[in-house]
Amino acid sequence: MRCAGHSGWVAALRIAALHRCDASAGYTARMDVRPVPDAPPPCLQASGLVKRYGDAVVFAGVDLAVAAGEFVAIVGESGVGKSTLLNCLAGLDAVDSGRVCVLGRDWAALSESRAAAWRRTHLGFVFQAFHVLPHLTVAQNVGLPLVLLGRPDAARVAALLDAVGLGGMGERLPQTLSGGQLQRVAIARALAHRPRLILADEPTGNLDPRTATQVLALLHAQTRAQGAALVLVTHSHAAAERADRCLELTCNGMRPL
Ligand SMILES: Nc1ncnc2c1ncn2[C@@H]1O[C@H](COP(=O)(O)OP(=O)(O)OP(=O)(O)O)[C@@H](O)[C@H]1O
Repeated sequence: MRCAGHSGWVAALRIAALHRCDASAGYTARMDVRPVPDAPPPCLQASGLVKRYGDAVVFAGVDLAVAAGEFVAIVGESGVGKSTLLNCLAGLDAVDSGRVCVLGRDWAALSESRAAAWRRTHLGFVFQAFHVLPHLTVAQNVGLPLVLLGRPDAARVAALLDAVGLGGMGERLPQTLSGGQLQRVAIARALAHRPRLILADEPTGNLDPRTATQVLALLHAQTRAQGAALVLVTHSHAAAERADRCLELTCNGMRPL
């Protein structure tokens, strides 16, 4: 072992202090001490999920981990529980067993108000039935997540409306829009606050093929750019093909396709 000398020992003690470790074991060993960065938690981690309605088991044995920047499509027969699963992943519906963590937080461990705050900040949800608020204008609907977070941003809203092909329609009320236009409002709203996890339930179901392709590309590009994870429930082969992974939900769990 080589001799460190006085100045070497001083440096070793400084490095040891920096990393809060014991310098007495020797200079050479201390130079190898590096902080080990903690791996960030996946955006979404679900394990052992079981959901029942009364005695009827909707799904069981569902495991799913989705990393930042990843796009996962979930397909499955009608009625198998895809929408129910998305609601459970969002903490909007409780599972009967298993755990769902978003950015390392377990929904079951959060109080109702903390869960709501976590959802508001980190989650974007595109509902199958849109849930666009009828008394707010299109721009107000899209900007709602930003207002709720105390950071309204008219420029962001205008950019998103342009991106989903609704530029110039911001002042209209939802009842004057078509089903496909309402769906695009719902998509723009889910992206507004740059959430880390986006859950989308049939987001292209009401769109013509060309608009569906554009909207899907936008959803995909925005989630990538934001380092967000995207979980999309779909019956569309075209939508599923764009995904990094495609999984099929069955009553026994999830299987890769
Ligand atoms: N609140 C509820 N109470 C009782 N049963 C329910 C409830 N919500 C959903 N279900 C049932 O749970 C099952 C799964 O419904 P879900 O809507 O999640 O299916 P899905 O796969 O999304 O269907 P689709 O592809 O047709 O939209 C269905 O059998 C449905 O009838």
